[in-house]
Amino acid sequence: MSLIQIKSASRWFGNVVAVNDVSLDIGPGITGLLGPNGAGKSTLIHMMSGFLAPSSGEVTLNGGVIWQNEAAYREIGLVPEREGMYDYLTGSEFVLANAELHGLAEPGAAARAALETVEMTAAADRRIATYSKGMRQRVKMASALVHHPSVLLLDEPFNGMDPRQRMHLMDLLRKMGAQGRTVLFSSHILEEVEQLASHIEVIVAGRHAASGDFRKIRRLMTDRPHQYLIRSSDDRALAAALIADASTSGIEIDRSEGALRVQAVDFHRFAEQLPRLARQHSIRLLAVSPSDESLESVFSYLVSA
Ligand SMILES: Nc1ncnc2c1ncn2[C@@H]1O[C@H](COP(=O)(O)OP(=O)(O)OP(=O)(O)O)[C@@H](O)[C@H]1O
Repeated sequence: MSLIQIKSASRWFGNVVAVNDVSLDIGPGITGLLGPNGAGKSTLIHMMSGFLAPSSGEVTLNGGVIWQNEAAYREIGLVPEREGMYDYLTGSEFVLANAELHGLAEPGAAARAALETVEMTAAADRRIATYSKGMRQRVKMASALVHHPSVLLLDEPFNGMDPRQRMHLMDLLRKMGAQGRTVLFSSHILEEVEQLASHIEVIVAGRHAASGDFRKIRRLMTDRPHQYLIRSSDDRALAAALIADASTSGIEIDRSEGALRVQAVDFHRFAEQLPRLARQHSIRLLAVSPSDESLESVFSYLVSA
């Protein structure tokens, strides 16, 4: 059973702060690291895998600092996001190289077993240049697993995968989680994380924004204020009716859009009240659209919460 602890870790590149004073514990089972693009997920994963040193704070595995610690590297497998693979090698040569790098006693047998685990035996002797995106991902996975690490870190592993490949990888990760390994994967898609992770850590703009199970994170996201753009047959009358209702916390008349911008605090009540109030005042609703549904706006709400 392995525990990764991130203790007040920061990492900056010149004057860009990629990770800002993050403290987190990652234990056995599957953890999803959720955050928008550029949030600092890769930087955090690179610090956990011993690929990057923190600029301040520390990252430990079972109490020992990971950076420049060979014993820790033997326990950790990293599936990086980038495709910096050697296209001229075959899949099996690529995995074998990693087995040799780890100084395994029987690197050939270990490479074959890892390729078998990811169902790449049949294509193992083809050059990586001929592989599909999903096959490349599986070979990276075999390479990360070849030394039987107790910790597996995957950076955006589902990017570019088709649904079948995605299911296959999810099954594989579930098996590893069930074996008691510490598995962490990053994603910017909530639905992906929700299908797989029992525990979610959210990171936004380099900071740790939320932590908990899927239901808690979902609740944080849906309970936040929602903004809507509403067009109706009588915007002024609708604004007057809505502002008197507890579901609404703010209204602006947007003249350039010819619409109302409404801030709803109670999503369910608002969804019931809006059509009721419109009917009551004989107002026709012409368009109702959420104006801040991007994942980025949800994330930034979480950070400011
Ligand atoms: N080597 C580097 N040099 C300079 N800036 C960097 C470097 N690595 C990361 N950054 C910056 O740090 C911030 C966090 O990047 P990071 O790649 O960790 O985010 P991410 O959440 O993994 O995003 P993505 O999913 O887009 O890769 C970004 O602003 C990025 O531009």
